[in-house]
Amino acid sequence: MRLVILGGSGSGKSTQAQRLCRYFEIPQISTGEILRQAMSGDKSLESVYAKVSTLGRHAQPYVTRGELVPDEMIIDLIRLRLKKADVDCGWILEGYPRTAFQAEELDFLLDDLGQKLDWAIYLQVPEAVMVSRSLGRSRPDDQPEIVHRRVEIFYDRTVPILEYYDRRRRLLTINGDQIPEMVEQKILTLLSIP
Ligand SMILES: Nc1ncnc2c1ncn2[C@@H]1O[C@H](COP(=O)(O)OP(=O)(O)O)[C@@H](O)[C@H]1O
Repeated sequence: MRLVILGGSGSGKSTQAQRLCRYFEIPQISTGEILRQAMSGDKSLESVYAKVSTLGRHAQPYVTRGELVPDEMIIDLIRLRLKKADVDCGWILEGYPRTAFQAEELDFLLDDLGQKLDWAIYLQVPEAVMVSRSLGRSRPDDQPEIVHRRVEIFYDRTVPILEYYDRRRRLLTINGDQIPEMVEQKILTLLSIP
């Protein structure tokens, strides 16, 4: 199974990605998590990304302000990650793609790898829910102005991707404003897994 999870900040992307990875027994690839690991100098990333400290240093000013890291940086990272053997049988991408350019690049990369995306799952939640859930967490980038900026960027840059996947008949939209168990069940039902 190869899935992309789309949604704004606080939409439940990482919660659902974790649950689905457990269900399908496939790796979760979270760009936000990789960037946070790189920023904290986590050496375990070196098996994928040789220049972890450079990545962390370059990403920091964007992540801390709630801005998107430049496309080239994140595309390189995904290219290296998807070439690792542990993702041969499937993966769940969370937090990527986030721009139309990233979505196109993912398609090119998958063509190169001879892989196909099964579904893009969009977790739809009202803006107020995104904000209140994000503010309820304790990440350093969960300060009110930074959260508002991430939400704004989500509408500007990520929402257009929904149409990209919809046109290709790859989009599943789920009401993310329910308890995690219900959201997961709904996703599995739409994937036709009882
Ligand atoms: N695909 C991406 N493209 C650009 N920047 C990204 C991407 N994924 C993550 N980031 C950076 O990491 C930050 C945190 O992302 P994430 O953990 O997905 O948080 P959230 O879903 O709460 O916005 C983003 O604000 C952005 O700076």
